[in-house]
Amino acid sequence: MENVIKFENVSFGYDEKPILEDINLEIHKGDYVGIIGQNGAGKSTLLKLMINEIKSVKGKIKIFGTDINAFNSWEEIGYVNQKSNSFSSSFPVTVREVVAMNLVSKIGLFKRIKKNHLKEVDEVLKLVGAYEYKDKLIGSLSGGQQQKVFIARELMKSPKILFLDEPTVGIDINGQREFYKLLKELNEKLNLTIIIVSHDLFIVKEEVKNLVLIKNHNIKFIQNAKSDISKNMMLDFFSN
Ligand SMILES: Nc1ncnc2c1ncn2[C@@H]1O[C@H](COP(=O)(O)OP(=O)(O)OP(=O)(O)O)[C@@H](O)[C@H]1O
Repeated sequence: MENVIKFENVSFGYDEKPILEDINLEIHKGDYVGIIGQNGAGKSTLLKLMINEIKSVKGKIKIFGTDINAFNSWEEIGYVNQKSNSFSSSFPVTVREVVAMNLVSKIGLFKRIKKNHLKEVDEVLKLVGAYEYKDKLIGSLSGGQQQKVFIARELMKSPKILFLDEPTVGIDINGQREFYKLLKELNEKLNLTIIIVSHDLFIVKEEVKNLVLIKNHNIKFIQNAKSDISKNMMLDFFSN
């Protein structure tokens, strides 16, 4: 199985404060991983290490077998965070235009957008179930609809991994359900590797395939989220 991300004895702290200590972790192609932990446990920190936004103080991180500091195909990595859906309702950009922004990474900054490129935008909008509002202003959509559009924008890159950091914050329960349904389809149909940070263990464990639990600067990898997480593990997880 192709190794997508590998952590070897990785430690990280902000200033003197340790956050993650001696982490070992392997994520493979087609995995759908939920990163779970209480507030301040280090979920976003773990994700930021994976996208090289911060650098480990000890250990080694590899992405597709390459040292993360030498990796140079970041245009093939998708990333959606909770702040993606904060456009004001008058922001003068349509859904189609938001998704077309990532055509630039495909065709270059100074090349003309052709008809077949726009067809690709529409295909991706159909895939995420956002085609019906393609001509609406992005800020006029609900949070859940906007997040689908941001996923569509990332899919224009044909990403090899999709990272999401708390993407459903502020989205109502129906919007969340639809959003997770989309992620599941992308994982199953495209075999897309998905890594999602959430503080909501109860929702996420029903949706993902694998879990990374963070507690006391350490992680526990659970291969099969639905069957391998016991009641005791949950109680332990929520105790201090
Ligand atoms: N840039 C920073 N400088 C210093 N400390 C930081 C920085 N970013 C995060 N921290 C601290 O590191 C710890 C882990 O933060 P992180 O954001 O990774 O946690 P989290 O599990 O994602 O939390 P939450 O669920 O609250 O978003 C927290 O105590 C946080 O205050």
